[in-house]
Amino acid sequence: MDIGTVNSLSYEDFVDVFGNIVEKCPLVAAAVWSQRPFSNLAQMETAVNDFIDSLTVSGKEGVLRCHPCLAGRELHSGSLTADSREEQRQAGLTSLDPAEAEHLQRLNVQYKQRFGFPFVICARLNDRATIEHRLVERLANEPTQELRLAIEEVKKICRLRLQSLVAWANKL
Ligand SMILES: NC(=O)N[C@H]1NC(=O)NC1=O
Repeated sequence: MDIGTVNSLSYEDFVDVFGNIVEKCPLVAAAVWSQRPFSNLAQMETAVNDFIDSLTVSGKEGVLRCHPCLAGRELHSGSLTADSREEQRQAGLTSLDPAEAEHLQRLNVQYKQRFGFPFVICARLNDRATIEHRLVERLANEPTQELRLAIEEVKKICRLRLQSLVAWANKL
């Protein structure tokens, strides 16, 4: 899919295609649709990032809360989005042994209690060891710093999802 095709999508098709570039937040795609035409994909990504940056603190926390916990309840109940499932699979989180899964779950609970939103990290740029390491490290952050870091991870996830979507559509 080239940028001309992206620019020509109706609002409905645009949100159908790009509605999950930020996990369970189709509002992001809905908000940037009216900023077309984009000169290239990077400009679309900038529009998305600017929109996320423009959110209030509670808006950003809301975006984070739309993410499932890594290796959490949704993974086990099969209710993850296809994007999230594939990302967690690539990071090795779908094949944890019970002790690893329990350890990660304990850390996730601690993190959520401390910050009020789930731990978010770009799974495709990490593996199970770095995810656990970063989770322990980030637990020590101040809330303001942690919100900023977590939102940067949302942007990394978004960038890779956008790239995958466009690469996928190019093969059609
Ligand atoms: N909690 C969390 O980080 N979830 C996300 N990370 C990722 O790469 N995909 C997700 O769903």
